[in-house]
Amino acid sequence: MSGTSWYGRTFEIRLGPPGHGGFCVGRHEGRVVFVRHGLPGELVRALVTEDRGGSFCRADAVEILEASVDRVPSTCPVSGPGGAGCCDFAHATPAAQRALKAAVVEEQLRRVTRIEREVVVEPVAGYPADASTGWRTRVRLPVDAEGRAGMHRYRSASVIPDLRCPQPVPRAMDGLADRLWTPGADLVVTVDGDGVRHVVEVAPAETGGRGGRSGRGGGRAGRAAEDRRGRGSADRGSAGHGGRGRGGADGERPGSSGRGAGDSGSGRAGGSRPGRAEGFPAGPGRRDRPGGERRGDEPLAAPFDSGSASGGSVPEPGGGEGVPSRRQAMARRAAAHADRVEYVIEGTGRAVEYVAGRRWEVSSTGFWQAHRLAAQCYSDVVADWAGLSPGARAWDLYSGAGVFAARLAEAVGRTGAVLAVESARPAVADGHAALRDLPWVDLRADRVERWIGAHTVTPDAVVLDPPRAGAGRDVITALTAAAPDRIVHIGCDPASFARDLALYIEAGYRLSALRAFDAFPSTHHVECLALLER
Ligand SMILES: C[S@@+](CC[C@H](N)C(=O)[O-])C[C@H]1O[C@@H](n2cnc3c(N)ncnc32)[C@H](O)[C@@H]1O
Repeated sequence: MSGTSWYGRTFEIRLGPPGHGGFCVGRHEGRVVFVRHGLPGELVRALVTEDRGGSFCRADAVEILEASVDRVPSTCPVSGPGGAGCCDFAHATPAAQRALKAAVVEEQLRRVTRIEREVVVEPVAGYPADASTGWRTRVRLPVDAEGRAGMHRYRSASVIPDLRCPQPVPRAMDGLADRLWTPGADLVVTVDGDGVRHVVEVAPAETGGRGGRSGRGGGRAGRAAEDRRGRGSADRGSAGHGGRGRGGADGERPGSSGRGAGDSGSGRAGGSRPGRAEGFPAGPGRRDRPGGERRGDEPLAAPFDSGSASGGSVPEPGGGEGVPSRRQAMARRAAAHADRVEYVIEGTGRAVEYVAGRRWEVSSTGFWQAHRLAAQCYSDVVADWAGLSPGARAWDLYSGAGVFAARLAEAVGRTGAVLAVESARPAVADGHAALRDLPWVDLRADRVERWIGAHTVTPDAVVLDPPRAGAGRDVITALTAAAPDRIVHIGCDPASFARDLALYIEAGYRLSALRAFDAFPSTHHVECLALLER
């Protein structure tokens, strides 16, 4: 490039195939342009929103000159050019959204593993093929300086105070826009398997730090921080989901949370917390908030994805000053994951969930699959692919509260054994309670990287569902050295999923089955499950 930034320029561009991250790839004057809000084949007028030099820049399709037959009126009034980052594909039919994701998975497999394979992205079992809204049971909403809950602008820390997101299940957002919240806090909203809504306000990072309001000792906070070290980037589905989002909420979100195992967490809010207008000074240091309080645990599985996980923020339209650097963006993400006090505003903060007839009660701010039908869908595939018989041995790595461990345990029976590992202590405690009738499950709080080195007895099957960043070389090297016959690997990021698959193949495993689910409709995120056999 000439050295002159294209930031703010507009030009016509014909869009090519989708790239990983919710955009289509085009070329203009010899440069690659990643264009959001368009579809393959469309001719659009693009506005450059980010240009850091080099061979590519980023743009929004601000005018559609020749529309694709797959285009529909966007189902999301909050995303779109200059808007929020979560509903990347809300302007495409659900079938076209799935085709875009399939193309991205195929391309990642081809490029990273050299596997040529047709991928079909399926609706999550039980979810209508022609729908793309009303599926999300967990959202994490940032609160702006005025106390309004909203969504992160794409690749920005700024908050759009508009809650008309089409992703959440009905009633999830009701009334949240009618009141003010603590500036800088996050709201974690969960609608559980009984239809009960839980609203938890997570204190701003600077006021909710260790030792925060509770006066609880640094020891507890210290434990929470230690537990949290195993956490990957949240993973999934973050509405913000970033991808499983980043919460994508991407900013996707173990820790004892300062609560003892089995602690029901919280105490009720005792009704709604008054808004600021009713005399609650907002801001740092407020410690007299009514309602239950608890320490934070695992970040939400699927926060709204602002795209910030993909590296830094971008200038606001028309601006360019004050753009957070990569380091600032990292610091912001670290703060978001720091030990923060939680206030239960509505519900109990304890979400009841059901999978395959089993009941879990988990922290409403901890990890659970974001799509209302995903846990059941994946656990059915896991149970099928693991191919276990009575007396067999299995591992469930990154187990959360043991959704897959329960299915494996039912297959191996009491003469078998299931070892499960999860770094978030509250999830482990919740798993112990839900699986107490399955004493042949050994669910441990540990980091997989540490645990796996000490377990060398060959299991028959292993399921692993790591955070967005994937399992990585160290874990997969240790896992393949243990030489299980079957490995079921689950990944919510096609790039890290493909990198992990390449490591299995390098270790002598073959990909014998692959399924991909549109577990995050309207977004670019997709969940992939692979069966690897020796
Ligand atoms: C994608 S979730 C899967 C949870 C579970 N399979 C489920 O479906 O509910 C990933 C889980 O890995 C945990 N985790 C993240 N990093 C870890 C690590 N290094 N060791 C163990 N667990 C980890 C997170 O706390 C989270 O519960």
